[in-house]
Amino acid sequence: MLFLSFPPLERERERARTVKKKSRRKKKEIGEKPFLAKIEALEEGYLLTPASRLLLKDEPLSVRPFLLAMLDPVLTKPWHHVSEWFQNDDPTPFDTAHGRTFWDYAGHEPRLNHFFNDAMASDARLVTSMVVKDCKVVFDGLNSLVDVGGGTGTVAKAIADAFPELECTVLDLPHVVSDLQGSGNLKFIGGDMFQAIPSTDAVLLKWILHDWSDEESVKILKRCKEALPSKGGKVIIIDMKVENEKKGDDESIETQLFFDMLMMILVTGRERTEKEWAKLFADAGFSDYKITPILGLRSLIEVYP
Ligand SMILES: C[S@@+](CC[C@H](N)C(=O)[O-])C[C@H]1O[C@@H](n2cnc3c(N)ncnc32)[C@H](O)[C@@H]1O
Repeated sequence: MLFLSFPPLERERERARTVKKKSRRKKKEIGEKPFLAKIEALEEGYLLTPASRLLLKDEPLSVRPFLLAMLDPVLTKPWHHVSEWFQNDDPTPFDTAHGRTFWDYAGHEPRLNHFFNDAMASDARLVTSMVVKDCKVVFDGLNSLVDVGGGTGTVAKAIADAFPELECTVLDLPHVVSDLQGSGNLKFIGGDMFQAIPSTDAVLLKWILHDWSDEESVKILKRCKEALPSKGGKVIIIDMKVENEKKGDDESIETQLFFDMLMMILVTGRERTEKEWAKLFADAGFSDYKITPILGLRSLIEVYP
């Protein structure tokens, strides 16, 4: 039996050797061609889409740290506590899972503090590249800007570099900024935005108000208003504006819903429609606002005293 099965087996091996040889030859040929010709030479293949390139480690605008943060057990655990949270009085499922607020946890656990700040910085790089390039006019006529909750300063640094005449300050919690040194027209101060914001021509709030309830957001906006001159000042908000009607594709709607739930799970915040944003501004005593879409679902909102 063994002897009888040998010839077909040998034929199979020979066939495999030939295929291998051919594929080695083809690979060599393709290897010598320029990139586009390589793609054409391949009958089938896989390429990274522009969106998936953002997950590469070495991509300058990589948002890999953001994805990794979202998948960290500290941030995924609260999703498993939602039913328990529905039946208790904790402010968020994060509190139910970890026994304290997100911000308190970040203040006491350096690992969360670091990976969260890195995640925010990666998003900030992506968004700021658009803001500094396409929204220069937003910073016209300003002498000073305070980036409230500005994290480790990625946004403020890019703005300070792009507008050397503008005095930029990052205000964030002491555990975020205590080790950071400013330079030139950029400085860092530790503080609490619910208490006081230094006087300035403009306050920047990037991904801040969606972290907080309406009541808390109005308090923050009132502190911003106190910091601004009555004429010429403004708050610049970079955040999501949720669409009421189905204008976007299914993925955009899913993303909006995901962020809205994420804010409910981790912090006391939410995503808002234009009507909900307008109500916050009016409740905090502001007179007008202007919304400019900047990147994907993110908008830049200028709010005037
Ligand atoms: C979602 S992150 C946004 C960071 C940054 N603006 C960005 O978009 O990359 C929220 C920031 O608010 C800061 N924060 C939270 N509570 C604060 C408070 N009471 N006063 C000042 N900053 C606060 C956090 O430390 C964190 O850096």
